[in-house]
Amino acid sequence: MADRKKLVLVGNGMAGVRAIEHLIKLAPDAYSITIFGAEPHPNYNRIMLSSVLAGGTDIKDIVINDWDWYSDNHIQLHAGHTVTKIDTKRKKVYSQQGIEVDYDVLVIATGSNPFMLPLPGANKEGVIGFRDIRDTEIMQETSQKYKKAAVIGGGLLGLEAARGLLNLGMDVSVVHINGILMNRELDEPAARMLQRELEAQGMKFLLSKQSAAITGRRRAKALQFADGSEVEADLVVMAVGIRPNIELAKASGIEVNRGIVVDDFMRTNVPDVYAVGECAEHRGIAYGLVAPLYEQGAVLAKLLAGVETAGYEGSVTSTKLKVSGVDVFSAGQFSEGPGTRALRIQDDVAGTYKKIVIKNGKLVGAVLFGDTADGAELFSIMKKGESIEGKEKELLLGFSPAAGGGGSSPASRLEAMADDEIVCGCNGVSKGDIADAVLNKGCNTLASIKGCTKASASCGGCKPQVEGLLKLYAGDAAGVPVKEGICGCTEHSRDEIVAAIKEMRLMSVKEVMNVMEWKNEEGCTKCRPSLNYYLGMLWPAEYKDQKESRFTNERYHANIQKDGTYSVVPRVYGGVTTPADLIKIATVAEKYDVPMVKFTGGQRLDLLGVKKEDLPKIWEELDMPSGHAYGKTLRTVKTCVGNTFCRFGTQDSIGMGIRMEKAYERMTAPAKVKLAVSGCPRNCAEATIKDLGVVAIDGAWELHVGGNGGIHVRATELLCVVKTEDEVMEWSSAYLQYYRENATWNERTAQWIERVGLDHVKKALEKREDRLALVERLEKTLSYTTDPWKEIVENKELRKNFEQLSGAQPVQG
Ligand SMILES: Cc1cc2nc3c(=O)[nH]c(=O)nc-3n(C[C@H](O)[C@H](O)[C@H](O)COP(=O)(O)OP(=O)(O)OC[C@H]3O[C@@H](n4cnc5c(N)ncnc54)[C@H](O)[C@@H]3O)c2cc1C
Ligand SMILES: NC(=O)c1ccc[n+]([C@@H]2O[C@H](COP(=O)([O-])OP(=O)(O)OC[C@H]3O[C@@H](n4cnc5c(N)ncnc54)[C@H](O)[C@@H]3O)[C@@H](O)[C@H]2O)c1
Ligand code: SF4
Ligand code: FES
Repeated sequence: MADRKKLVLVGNGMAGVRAIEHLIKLAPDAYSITIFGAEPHPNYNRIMLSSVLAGGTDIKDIVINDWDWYSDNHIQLHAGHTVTKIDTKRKKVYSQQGIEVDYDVLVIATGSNPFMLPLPGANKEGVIGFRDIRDTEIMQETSQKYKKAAVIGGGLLGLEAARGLLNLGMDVSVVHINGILMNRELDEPAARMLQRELEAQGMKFLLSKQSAAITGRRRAKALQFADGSEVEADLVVMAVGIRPNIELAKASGIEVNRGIVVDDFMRTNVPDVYAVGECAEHRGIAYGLVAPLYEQGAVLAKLLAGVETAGYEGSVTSTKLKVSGVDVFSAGQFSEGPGTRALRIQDDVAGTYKKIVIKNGKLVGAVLFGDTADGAELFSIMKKGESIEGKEKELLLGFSPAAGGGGSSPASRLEAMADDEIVCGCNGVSKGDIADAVLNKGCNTLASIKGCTKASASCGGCKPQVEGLLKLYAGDAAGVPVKEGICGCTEHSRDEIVAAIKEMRLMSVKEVMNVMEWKNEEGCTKCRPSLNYYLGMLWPAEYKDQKESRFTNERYHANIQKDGTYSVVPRVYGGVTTPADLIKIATVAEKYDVPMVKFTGGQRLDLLGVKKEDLPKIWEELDMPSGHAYGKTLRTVKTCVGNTFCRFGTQDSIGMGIRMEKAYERMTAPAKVKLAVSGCPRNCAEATIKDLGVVAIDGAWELHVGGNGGIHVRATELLCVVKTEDEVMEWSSAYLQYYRENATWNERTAQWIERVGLDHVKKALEKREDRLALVERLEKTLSYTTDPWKEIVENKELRKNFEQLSGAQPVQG
């Protein structure tokens, strides 16, 4: 190590560490490396903070290089250390915590800071930017206590923040200074379509508004505007752009302008000092997206490794908004200017819009709304700068034959692409990397390529191209079928796994992984619980449930709350309770100081804030069955009053609902299952947004399936109309068992029916003998189930184990 040069990196973020990754590959023995990072985390994917906030991803899943990576590569990491001074003469850096390190080569990659509008009141509690893990946590925490949020800035970051806050249950107003959203990426028609779509999702907009002050005592209470109006806001998120973080460089005498000024090889004006990432300004531009920063990092790594390289010449950029349910893409020069021509196509019925901008016979910009499948292809054509003369209309109509277009075939385009061309800008993955994953590392599914290279793991914009390359290398030509594995640990699909478990009578998670040659021996949080479910579904009598493969809530038989306490929800069949049960609940709540007792949307009582150690005692004293308010099981059967009391009622909805709840109360399923029974078509139990909804009509019952009332609301579809309660049970059991046997783990009935189609389900259930066989299998399964609370309460060993389990590392869910 002694003859290695000393390299110090300031900034443990996306651009700097990416350059180091390259450097280590090119010249593993050339440098002894020290990294300073002001954040107390290993290097993580900042892009994915939007997904973390929206609830789709866990913080631990966005780590790019974990702690081990640093030690494995002999990198000295000072996480949580801010560098405060650089002495470029003595070649030393100094950290706030008093560490002093010599360098031969210094790389500055300090990123940007969010621009905080200097409004009166901007220093109040509840006013933040959206840049790092801490900001994300603050938003998550705030949403538990407060309900009103204002996001200033209707750009990419503001809209992604607003979507996340909506998912967290906040009432969100986006305040934008411009008259149209994403004015830096979209033209007016696309921006208006975007606004309509987001309004339908529940976002509110205050456009052309100039923020003037934040009011409130200690904490923000409202945001006031220059026109005198205001909006209530307990949380104000500023997303009005970023400023390169140049203070350290400036104070050290390094030349700065908007960013740290660098040449085509990322050299600053001071010898042996380089800058990459958002803090760097190259040919007058400081970029704010990862793709160009990764390109800069690649050039710097080659230079430092002594590998010949062309200089960095600047980048054309593209963006894709990461808000689920909305597809927006923008690239290059999206608005018309001198010497440009634009072609547009707008379909208000389908809700799609596409515009391409042409200059000197070349594609220079594009905006897509509603269908962004062509984005990656258009961007590739744009970057190559090839002539599109004579092909403009085809490009506008799209690449898919279904769209009526032709363009030049994407397959031949992919084939012609150079190996080092970047396909996934977010993760810096080239065509060559994907070829290597498919041809040499055995990846032949999108999931395994994602697992191996990270391509398509962030914004997803490159997915069509990654799929195209997968087909090119592993598809028809190679004779290997292209299929989707259930996760990055395996190439096997759900159906293959279920078939193998059946045929080979596999009986444990480990056995399945072993026989089916899992790439990752331990599996992951996706495959372990799904295998556990498939095994339990196929072998209800023989399979012993693997508690450690279940999510936290299912292991503790209670829902974990944000403060680490639990919630206890006893079963209340059909929402009908008794004075005796209410007394038991009240007594237990008082005895154990339960901070809150709340009615749930599923017509039962939730004891919130219960300490983990009190759980078995509370279950014992309640002496009521578990309501399974956690886990992938039957949750509730909501009922209306029905004909027992209601003058409109045509049937006994309460009786029907209780019968169903008693029958299915311990049924596990691929995902949670909610039922409802209404006594007449007025449908007070909201049966038509349930997984299975039963609605009484004159002399008969309608069975509705595949509904959902959550984030993606979906109305049910009518499965059948039957006359008797017994027939309701027969069809319901058959339908639920068919779903249990055929859906993918974690797939709600709504998604499942959308995927397979109602006709498929109807056909599977149309013959009585098939229905009865399904009913028999469900009944057999249910006959092996027991009440989990009772089991723990009555079994000393389990009770003890349960206590021990408390200390174990849970699978996050
Ligand atoms: C929520 C969100 C979503 C985004 N989504 C996208 C997207 O979809 N697509 C896209 O292309 N881009 C996206 N971006 C932008 C992208 O994350 C950035 O362009 C990228 O992270 C910049 O990388 P960087 O290394 O230059 O800076 P950073 O990743 O910010 O890293 C800089 C690091 O340096 C540290 N640091 C600063 N000063 C010091 C010091 N003096 N001493 C020690 N350490 C220091 C900082 O703490 C930071 O950890 C998003 C950004 C955010 C916040
Ligand atoms: N999906 C993605 O690619 C993605 C997602 C998030 C962030 N990012 C990047 O992160 C960086 C920060 O994002 P950003 O959205 O904050 O920056 P931005 O500069 O892209 O957008 C800021 C927006 O705020 C508006 N604005 C400016 N001053 C305002 C004011 N006083 N009141 C209301 N609105 C005002 C601007 O008109 C602009 O539309 C950017 O570089 C962005 O590209 C990218
Ligand atoms: S759904 Fe019909 S029967 Fe049930 S409460 Fe409403 S009106 Fe009465
Ligand atoms: S380009 Fe964003 S994930 Fe690939």
